[in-house]
Order: sequence, then C-alpha cells, then structure tokens
Amino acid sequence: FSSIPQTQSCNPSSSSSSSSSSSSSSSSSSARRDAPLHPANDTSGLAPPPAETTPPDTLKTRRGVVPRDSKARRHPPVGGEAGGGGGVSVSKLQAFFSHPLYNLPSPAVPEEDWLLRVKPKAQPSKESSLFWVSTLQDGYEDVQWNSSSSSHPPWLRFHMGISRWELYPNPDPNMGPLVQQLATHHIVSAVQKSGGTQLKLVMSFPNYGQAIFKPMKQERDEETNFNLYYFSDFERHNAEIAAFHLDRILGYRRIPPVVGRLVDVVKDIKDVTTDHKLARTFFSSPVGNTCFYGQCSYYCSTEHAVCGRPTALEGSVALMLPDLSLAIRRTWRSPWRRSYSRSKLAKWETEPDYCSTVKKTAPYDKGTRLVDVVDLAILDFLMSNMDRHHYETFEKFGNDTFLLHLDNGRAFGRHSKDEPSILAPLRQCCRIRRSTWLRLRLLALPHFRLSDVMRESLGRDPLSVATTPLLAEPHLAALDRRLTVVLRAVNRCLEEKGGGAGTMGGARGGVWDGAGDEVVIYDDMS
Ligand SMILES: Nc1ncnc2c1ncn2[C@@H]1O[C@H](COP(=O)(O)OP(=O)(O)OP(=O)(O)O)[C@@H](O)[C@H]1O
Ligand SMILES: [Mn+2]
Repeated sequence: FSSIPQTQSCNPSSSSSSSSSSSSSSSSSSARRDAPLHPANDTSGLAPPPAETTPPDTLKTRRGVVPRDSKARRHPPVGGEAGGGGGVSVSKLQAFFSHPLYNLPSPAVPEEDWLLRVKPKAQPSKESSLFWVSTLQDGYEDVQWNSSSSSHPPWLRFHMGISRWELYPNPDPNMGPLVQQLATHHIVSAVQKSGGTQLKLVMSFPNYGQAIFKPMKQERDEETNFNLYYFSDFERHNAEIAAFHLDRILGYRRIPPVVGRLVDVVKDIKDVTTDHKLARTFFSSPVGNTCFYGQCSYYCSTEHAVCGRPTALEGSVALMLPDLSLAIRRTWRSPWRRSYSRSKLAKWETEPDYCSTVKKTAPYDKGTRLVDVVDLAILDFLMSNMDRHHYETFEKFGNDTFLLHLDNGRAFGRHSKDEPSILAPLRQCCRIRRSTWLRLRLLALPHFRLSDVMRESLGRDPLSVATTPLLAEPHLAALDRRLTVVLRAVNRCLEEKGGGAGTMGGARGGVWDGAGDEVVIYDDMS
C-alpha cells in the first residue's frame, strides 16, 4: 500500500523515467514537470502512523536537535566512515575531520529544510505502525519499515538525512554501513540508465536500495590523450570515486557516496537483467572475455564494449538520489559552460568583465549561488574536470540550497598539466566562502596536506583495499600543486581589491550593495 516499491522499482521503463535529461538548458525538463509535487505534498509511502503513536524519529536527531557540542560530533566513529578498515591511531584524515572547521556549529535544521519528511497519514489504518511492507519479490528482502529510522536500511537513512545545505552530515555514523552495502550487497537487478552519453547501469539491492554503476573504461595510470578535446574524453570510474572523497575532504558534502566494486559481468549483470536491449549486447571477445556495450547515443558499440576479465569488471557504484517522483531536481546551465565546439569560444573566455554581468543576474545576484559555483570551480580545478556544463539542485529548496556535484567521470584525466580556465569563476568574480578558504588553507599545511588526506581517504575504499590505489601518485601530487594555485588566486584577489580578509567584513546573508561588490571573502561563518 505504498509507493516506495514503485519509485524504487527496477524495471527498465521506470528507471529510465527516473533519469533526468541534462540537455535542457535552465529549467526542469518535462519529465520533471510531470512528476508529482514535492514530497511534502505527496501521498507516497513515506507517510508514518498518526503522530501520537509515532516514536521520536531518531534520524532527525542526527542533525539539529542534538546539542551541537555533543561529543559524538567531535569524534567520528571508530572504524573509518569511508568504509574499509582504516586505523584510528595516527590518522591525518581523522584529525582533519575532527578539526573545528569541519564541525562548525550550525543551528537546528528546521523541518522544511529536510528534503524528505515523514508525513502523518490522513487515514490511519489498522496496521498503522507499519508504513511499508514489501510483497516478496525474487531476490528482495522481506522488509518491514516503520517511521523509526532504526528500521530503515542505510540508503533510506541517507535519503532522509538530505537537507537544504548538504547531502549528509559530518560525522555521519550512517556512512560506514552505507558504503559497506554499496560495495558488497548482492545485486538483484541491473538495467541500463538512460540519459547522458555514456553507458551506465542502475543496480538494485535486496533492501530496495539502488545505485548507478559506471564501468572501468580506462586504466588508472593512463593519461588522457592530449589531442582529445574534453568533450571526447572517456569517463573514468575512479574519477567518480575520487571526486566523492575530494568533495568530502573539501567539506562540501555535495556528491552522493561512490565506492569502487568488482562485479561479475555474468552473475551480477547478464543473469539478473530484465533489460532486453542490454541483454542483447552481450558477447564473448576473441580471448574469451565476456563483454557488453548496451545502447546509448555515443559510445555504445562493439568498438566501445566493456569487457570482464574474463568476467570480473571494475566499476564505480554511486548511491542513487531519491527518485524524481519524491524529490524533483532542477538542472541549471553553468554560466562558465564551455562551448563544446572545437572552434568557438564561450562568452566568459573573451569578456574580461563577464562576472559583473553574472553577479547582476538571478540567481547569482543573491544568496550563496555565486560562491557555490566558485566552490564547484575549485573542486573541478583541483581534479581538472572541464566537463561541468550543468549542475543540479533540489527544486524544493528554491534558490537557497547547495549544488549537487554530479557526473565527475571526466575528472583526473591529466596530472602533468593544470587547466587554469577552470578557475575562471574564482578569478573573474574574486569571491570565495570564508569556510572554503580556511579549509583550503588547512589542507595546504604540511601537517595535513591534501594529497596525504586524499591518499588515506581513498585507501579506505573497498576497491583500493583489494587492488591498486585508486589514484596514481602523480594525480595526488597534482592536487597539492593545484591547491597552491587556488590559494594564490585568492591572494591576488585580496591584493587587487585591497585590504586583508579580516578587515573586510564580508558579505552577509547574500545581500551585497555597491561596497559589497568588492568583497572577496564571503562570510558564511558568523
Ligand atoms: N547518484 C545519482 N542519483 C540519481 N541520479 C543521478 C546520479 N548521478 C547522476 N544522476 C543523473 O543521471 C544523469 C546522467 O548521469 P551522468 O551525468 O553521470 O552520466 P553521463 O553519461 O556522464 O552524462 P553526460 O554524458 O551527459 O555527461 C545526470 O544528469 C543526473 O541527473
Ligand atoms: Mn558525463
């Protein structure tokens, strides 16, 4: 009697309807418009029993209600949140995440700032203490969830923990179990995910969790061919994984968890797929490996097949965000989008004063949107991702919300070269969040050092525990080099605009007047 099974369904048609087209320019696609209104109004299975019988929702105490100074916040749980083993003794990563800059006091999350919420049922029924019971399907668990988060699987806890400003908190006791399940849970179904240009699959787990699988297409130590344009570059599964770690280390928490995983092309995909179009593309290669190529607009042909060795295939597994029927997303064209042509330049590449126009244009004229784009540009510059044409937000939160940093497959292609143009938003606008700037400076200290923290974090990924490091050393070294470039760019802004950051006051609450236009450091901390 609920809709979770439908929205988490694994048949190909429903999966494709859950994909959002990224080709639309700056508004919701028609698919999104067709979707029911946002969850606060929906009649989905997230409805709990009547209020008086509802046990306190422990989930909502994860952020907000619990006193901010509680010990739990300062000391991440033992065992490594990023999964895998990970010692606790002299961990730079742990010291880093325990730093006050990662544990900034924040006010309680107001009810309307949760993406999803449990809505009391209008008509309480006899079985009102259970709001969802599965009808047993092949391979799926017989689950009984109620409104208490302790009955929820990690993927659902994650969804319920998404707020206006971040996907998950720090520390996040749910991250360890979630990562563990993504990496090991039995795959009951795999269908092709439509949308985008490259082959990817939606995988389903016995507890109705879902993830996006991107197969390995390029060896990890291979550098992208210098004659390839960014838009012809292959996507890299390890870039998706590394981007999740980097985003988290930067303190953003705007990328859904991604883990590495070795799957069996036959047992985990071919044997369990209900996607006939996908099933038809399996073949055996001349050396006896099992391969498939799927159906997509660009790279789905025998020449671009993905092959197991002989059936083992490495890939990235990213947790699926809540279905679009529960949480509509809006796609925005990046103001610093590249031209995606070999000969044309984009406006921002030729107009030196481009940012002053952007600053006057909604939604960049108010709130945090501009510094959010700068945050994203910094992430992209560090990992050398030139392929950030669009970004997404949750429609429910309007313009005052974080940006989802999805699709990072074209990052970490080159380590020997930096791409200064990716930093254009920072250089041209000369504005950065104070908290971001301070964390970047922390990561530049020899005591922490970005490359060290990244190496340790990636080392906890289940795949890197089992095989070779997810990022080759030259890529890690490039991170340190690029970090100094970012900090130098901020310093230049401070010099040009005059005055030190401390004395500038900063723009507050997103309203800046004439004087505010000169502000480099956007004060998000006071
Ligand atoms: N973790 C996720 N959960 C839900 N939806 C996602 C997730 N990651 C990506 N998507 C959606 O799927 C679409 C396609 O994914 P992605 O951009 O990673 O694939 P792609 O093949 O690289 O696309 P493109 O070729 O357009 O760059 C995205 O636009 C996004 O809306
Ligand atoms: Mn892509």
